[in-house]
Formats: sequence, structure tokens, C-alpha cells
Amino acid sequence: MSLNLERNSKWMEGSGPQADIVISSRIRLARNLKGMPFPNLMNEAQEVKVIRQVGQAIRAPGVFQAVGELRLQTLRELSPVERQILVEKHLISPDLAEGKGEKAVVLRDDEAISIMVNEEDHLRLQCLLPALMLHEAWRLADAADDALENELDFAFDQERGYLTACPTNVGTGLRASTMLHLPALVLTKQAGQVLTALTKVGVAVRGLYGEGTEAQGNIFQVSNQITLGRSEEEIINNLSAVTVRLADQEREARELLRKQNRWQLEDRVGRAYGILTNARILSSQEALQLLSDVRLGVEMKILRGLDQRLINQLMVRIQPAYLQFTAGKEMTPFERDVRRAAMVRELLAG
Ligand SMILES: Nc1ncnc2c1ncn2[C@@H]1O[C@H](COP(=O)(O)OP(=O)(O)OP(=O)(O)O)[C@@H](O)[C@H]1O
Repeated sequence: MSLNLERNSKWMEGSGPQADIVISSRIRLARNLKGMPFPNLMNEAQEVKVIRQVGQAIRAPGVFQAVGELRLQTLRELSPVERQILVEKHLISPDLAEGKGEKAVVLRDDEAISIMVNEEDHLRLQCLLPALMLHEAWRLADAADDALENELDFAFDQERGYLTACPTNVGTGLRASTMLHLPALVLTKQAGQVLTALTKVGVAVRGLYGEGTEAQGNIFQVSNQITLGRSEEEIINNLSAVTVRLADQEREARELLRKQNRWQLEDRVGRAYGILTNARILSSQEALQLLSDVRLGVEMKILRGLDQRLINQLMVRIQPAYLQFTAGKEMTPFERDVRRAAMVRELLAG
């Protein structure tokens, strides 16, 4: 398969419901093959067998009819930088990229569907769309899942539902998640309280790259904790409602800032834009924070002539692996900081 790592993923489009706050929506289904140990207990031959079976299944005509062409790429054939780009584009988890053993990823051309093979479960089927489109992502995931289930024998128990490596995923095996930009809640110091309250009602709050990662650039991922005892529709409706409520709270905080701290707000946005368009050295941490301020300016119509699509693209392009890949060589952190600044200047000017 020829991977086009520089392609923009579907989720980066920056348009759709609640796109002023919700960056992307993800549905993932955990599935395992019957009669095969879970990935943490598999030997190499079994890992290869799972990859081969998935590779065959995605070529079935029924799968093509349901969701279009899917292609499989083994991670062994990718360099560490190429794997890392898949993480930076949110197509695979850091665990899959760094994990030992035989692993693979299946991608659709627009990268709205990706399947991690031999991560925590044999298959982690993910659909990633822009803005708040959990229902659309679910329809796509469901179609892919049904078509694959015609080709593969998934481990399923009448009472418990889909069987998964970690008991927290048993049942539907479904995690619905949204990635939100919440700078005003952070600036007004409400984020901690608002997000902690969510964890008490079964919503997990995670950082930019999922489990175990930190929120950077005021971006948070929220997802359902519970997968058992509720239907897929219930889980998705609940997470959609939580996301809309969070987006409303963020909008209220933005309006408060506009009313009470208008000049400070406009100054912050203007300074961020000024630095991004003039800096000669930029760390990824600083770039993400400044991009958050610029994004806020765009979303609040303080800055005109820029759009969220470009900011989403920049968020990926400033990452270390992506920078090195486009430079065609390995770089020291300082070289990356210089290249990052040049790339940001060029894209914002364009
Ligand atoms: N709404 C989203 N938009 C973009 N990327 C997302 C979104 N939700 C999750 N991701 C990405 O998916 C990957 C996995 O995330 P995470 O670890 O939270 O989920 P998971 O693997 O389904 O969870 P778990 O292993 O706990 O069951 C990460 O790279 C993360 O950035």
C-alpha cells in the first residue's frame, strides 16, 4: 500500500455542527477474533495470522460495497517517523506505534476509517469525522463492522456482548469521543471544575492523544466510560448531549471574556498571531498554545481571513515527526524549532 502521509485527514476539514468548538468526533469499536488469545497473550505466528485474516476480510466485495476500499499497512514496514505521523494525525494510538510485535493499520483513502490491528484488541475499528458528527461516525462504523462481521468470526457472548481484552470495553466495545477546544473555560479557570464534574457522571476526560496524555493547546477529549448495559444509541446520544452542553459552557465563557476583558482578549489573539507570523524559533508546546489563541480569535471572529481547516492542518504539521518527514531527514530539537517557525510563517502568510 502506498501511504500518503501528507494527506489531510477528513477530520481536519473544520466544518460541521458545533465546529466553532468541537474539532472532531470519533467512534471506536473493539472486536476480537473467536478462538484466538487476546493480543497481550499472542505469539508472533498468531499475530501474523490475525493480520492476514483482517487483510483478507477487507478485500471482500461486501466490505467494499459497504464502505469503499480499505487498505492494510503493517507497522513493521514503516519507519518510526512514519508511525509517529499516524499518531500525530490521530489515526493510531501511541501504544500501537510504539508496541512490540506484529501490528498493522487499515485505512480508507480519506482516513475517516482506520482499524488498528493487534493493539489492545485484535481490531480497533475507528471512524473519525470533523465537528460534532458522532451519529454519522457511528453509522459508518456500524456499516464497516457489519460488513467485516460477515467475513470474520468475532468473539461474542449472548449475555455479555462483544468480548474484549479489558473488561471495561465488554458489551458494545464502543467508545464515542469528541475533541473540543475549550480555551475560555481554561482562561476563566472553570475547566477543572467543569471537567471533574463530568468524570463523576461516567465521562472520561483525556488529553490531546488519548489515554495517559495531557491536554495541550486547550484541547480535551471526552468519551464514555461505560460500554456495557447501554445500547450504542444511548451511549452516543449521551455523549452528544454532554458535548453540546460543554460547547454551550465554553460559549458562555467566551461571551463573558468578550464583555469583561475585551481588550485583553483581542490583545492576546493579536499577539499570538504576531508571534506565529514572525517567530524564527518555535517549540511545539509554544506553537500549540499560540494556535489555540489564534483559533479562539478565528472562532470569535476577532481574526478574519483564516479558517479552522488551516489551523487543524497546522496542528498536525507542527508535530515533530511530520516536520522531519517533510524535511526528508532527522533533525535535532533545535533544527525542528527553526523549521517549525518557518513552516508556520509560510502557511499563515499563504
Ligand atoms: N474525538 C477524537 N478526535 C481525534 N482523535 C481522537 C478522538 N478521540 C480519540 N482520539 C485519538 O484516538 C487514539 C486513542 O485514544 P484513547 O486512548 O482515548 O482511546 P481508546 O484507545 O479507544 O481507549 P481505551 O484504550 O482506553 O479503550 C488517540 O490517538 C486519540 O488522540
